[in-house]
Amino acid sequence: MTRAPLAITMGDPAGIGPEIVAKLAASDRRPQTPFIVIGDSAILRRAIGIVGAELEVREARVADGVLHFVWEEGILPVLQTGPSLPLDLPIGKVDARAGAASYAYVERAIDLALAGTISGIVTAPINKEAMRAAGIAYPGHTEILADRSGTRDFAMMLANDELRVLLVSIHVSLLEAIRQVTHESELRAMRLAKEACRAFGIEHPRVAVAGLNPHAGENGLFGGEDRDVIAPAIRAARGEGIDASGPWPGDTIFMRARKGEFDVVVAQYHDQGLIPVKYLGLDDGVNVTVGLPFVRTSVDHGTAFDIAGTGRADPASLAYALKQAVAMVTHSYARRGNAGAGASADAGGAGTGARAGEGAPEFIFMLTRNDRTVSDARARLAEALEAGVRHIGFKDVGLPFSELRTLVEEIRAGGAKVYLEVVSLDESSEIASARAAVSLGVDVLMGGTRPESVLPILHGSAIHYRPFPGAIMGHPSVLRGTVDEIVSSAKRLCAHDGVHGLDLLAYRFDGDVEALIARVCAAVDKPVVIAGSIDRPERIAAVMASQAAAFTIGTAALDGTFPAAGPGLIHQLRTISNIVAEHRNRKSAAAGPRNER
Ligand SMILES: NC(=O)c1ccc[n+]([C@@H]2O[C@H](COP(=O)([O-])OP(=O)(O)OC[C@H]3O[C@@H](n4cnc5c(N)ncnc54)[C@H](O)[C@@H]3O)[C@@H](O)[C@H]2O)c1
Ligand SMILES: N[C@H](C(=O)O)[C@H](O)COP(=O)(O)O
Repeated sequence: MTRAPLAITMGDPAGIGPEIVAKLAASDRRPQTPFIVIGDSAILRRAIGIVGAELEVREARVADGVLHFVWEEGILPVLQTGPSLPLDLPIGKVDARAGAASYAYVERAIDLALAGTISGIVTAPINKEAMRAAGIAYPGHTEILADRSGTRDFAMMLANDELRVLLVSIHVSLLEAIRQVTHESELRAMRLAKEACRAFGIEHPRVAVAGLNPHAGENGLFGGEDRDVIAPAIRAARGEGIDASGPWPGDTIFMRARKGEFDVVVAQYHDQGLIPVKYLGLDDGVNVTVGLPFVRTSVDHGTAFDIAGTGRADPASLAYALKQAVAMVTHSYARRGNAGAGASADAGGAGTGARAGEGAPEFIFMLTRNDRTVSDARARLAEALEAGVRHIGFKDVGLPFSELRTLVEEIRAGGAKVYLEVVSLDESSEIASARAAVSLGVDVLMGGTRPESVLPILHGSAIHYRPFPGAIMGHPSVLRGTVDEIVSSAKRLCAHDGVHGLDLLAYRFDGDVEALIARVCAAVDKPVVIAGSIDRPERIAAVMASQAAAFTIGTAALDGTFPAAGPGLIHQLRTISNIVAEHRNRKSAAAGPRNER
């Protein structure tokens, strides 16, 4: 299926919108995914001149519900909307003509999105005073989009690499925001927070709700809303299966979320939620409207009249908003159109909850070679997602932490579960890895051998923990000990409540591997992942025939070791998935009909 292009609305013609669009289109941050601009060609040419870009504006047009435009480097496709604006339109000033035009661009984008002519909308900033001067009463994009698409339940969410924050109320006075703290609005916000996280690929998000009053009211001491309204709504949300918690004091909730304790924060009003996000900088921030029938993302900054016309505006937030829109559109297509590949994993990842022996093993692709995360992990990740893999892991060695954070975001944006495997051998490195797992907010922490040191760090997080049984040596790691010793170690580990399963380095064991797998799986009633050196179809077949819950492959797929229909990682991963599917079908045929859950 060919996907419709995205559209960027140009924003207020007197603001920095046209300049950041021009800068982005001319830069190496221009995405591969096609987009058009809904705006004014003359103003965009003026902006191109201001920023000194090498770009030609080329007209786009809609005929019979289809967009016709040229997508080539050096060309900016623009859907002229409304009459051309005069080139002497003042820059950096409130102007009713600019306000009216910016509204018209958004209106047109909504119509095209509802018709399916574009796949989503990315908005450059509008100026609310200019819109008001034009007689338009909406306080912002969010309200226009919701109203004109007939959406009743919607919310504003701001997100960057470290935080996701969804607001209970948006563009209203503080007094009105307090009035809007009701059971219904709280519950709606939590539902939408869960929905938003799912659009980012987090199927079972941990939703934290901020209190309204200082210290979340301190049990009624500083106001009753937290105890009497917000807390009962959280209980109701939990009753609906939302993993909600709070109300947490607003002054520390964001710090905790940033460390990975929560996936999303529900903030009670605009500035409570937006200050922490914007304080981290405007570069990697995106504003998402949740609940709409189409994807909408936006820059997280305004029209910046103080620098408009100087060419100094930074297009980073626009690039990020566009990237997020691409990820969300891709994910929603995967969910709707490719049930197999996009089907969500259980909470906690492959094999979660399955006792050893139930179901058929899942495949986890590791972005690692010889126990190190590969330097081109992000490029390989894109291929893995394209191949339909939805369980993806890496090690905490090989890439700097900041890049691992980006990797985690991209794995999630692709709708996959995130696995971190610890291969460092000493205790302090293992502790550091556990902290990294919490900070990164991975779904599953695999490896390591010291639950007594790791469990206190994971306490309170939703991370599933699967340490290595047996003695682990060297790098790349090998598994040492006798089968009996490894089985005893497996039992000891699984006696801990916080250990959810095991990571068995079976093919790094110098003995009878199949006997080892069988004995360990039989000895514990928690899921066992078979990891390390699965490098040929026979080994996959052996794992598929076992009682294991999942298995990992990294090096062999990256090195093209499996016999595949063509070169490259995508063919490797498809081959592995096909082998898995074939064995799974055989297994379920042999088991006969069973109840679907
Ligand atoms: N998405 C939107 O449409 C959106 C978002 C926020 C604010 N607004 C509107 O924008 C107008 C101005 O708002 P404001 O002054 O509060 O905030 P603003 O974000 O426009 O400006 C705040 C500060 O950040 C700087 N800044 C903003 N974006 C920048 C960029 N890309 N590169 C470099 N510096 C940048 C500005 O120069 C200014 O110093 C208001 O009408 C507001 O309602 C619109
Ligand atoms: N509250 C938003 C912010 O500060 O970033 C801004 O006003 C944009 O809102 P809309 O996306 O609704 O225009």
